[in-house]
Amino acid sequence: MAQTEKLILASGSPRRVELLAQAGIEAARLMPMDIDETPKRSEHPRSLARRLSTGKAQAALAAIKGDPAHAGSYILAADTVVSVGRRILPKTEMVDEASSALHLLSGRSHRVFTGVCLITPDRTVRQKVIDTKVRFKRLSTTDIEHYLASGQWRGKAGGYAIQGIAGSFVVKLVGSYTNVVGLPLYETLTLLSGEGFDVHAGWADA
Ligand SMILES: Cc1cn([C@H]2C[C@H](O)[C@@H](COP(=O)(O)OP(=O)(O)OP(=O)(O)O)O2)c(=O)[nH]c1=O
Repeated sequence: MAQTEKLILASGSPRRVELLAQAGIEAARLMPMDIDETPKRSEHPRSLARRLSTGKAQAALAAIKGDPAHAGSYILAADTVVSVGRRILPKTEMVDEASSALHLLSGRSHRVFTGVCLITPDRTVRQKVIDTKVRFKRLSTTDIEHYLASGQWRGKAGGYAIQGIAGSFVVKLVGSYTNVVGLPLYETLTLLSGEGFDVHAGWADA
């Protein structure tokens, strides 16, 4: 894929790589950043998404500091947070966490916030948080049991992945679908092109 500017994606999420590729953008380098993602006491989900996406981008910037190979690179990072009201749901690693999250999401609306942070070659930091409102059907015990057995909740904010089986739980979605999967494409490409990144350079080869 021909890409004029170099883009570092400060992420280990295969979803984010795939979403960028879907939009015709290939990251020159993937840099998963292991930062502390613990919410602060009574932190708003929007603030958490902002803080963590910026933290991942800043950590990647610190890691490439002084490396001439990355002097002209853009750095992109994101963080997705699911909340019911002000309650932040964890990125589920254990089955009981996923079970509680699904019981909470059943038959009601929740919000998905994705923070996107872009650091430009001149090291300007640009940040946005996008939110999507999602309403789930009422989940039966059988739905939840079988969904837990699928394992599709593992490592996902809020204990589900809309791009899989859980897409069938969605009664209504208001806002960006790709935001829920982990990277809001319209807003990310707008941010990149606004900072001089040629978003069209790889489209012929996408
Ligand atoms: C709600 C939802 C989340 N997710 C994923 C997106 C993110 O990968 C994950 C939320 O965790 P994040 O901490 O945002 O990202 P991550 O740790 O997976 O990756 P990174 O290296 O970029 O920090 O949940 C889905 O894939 N589908 C969904 O429907």
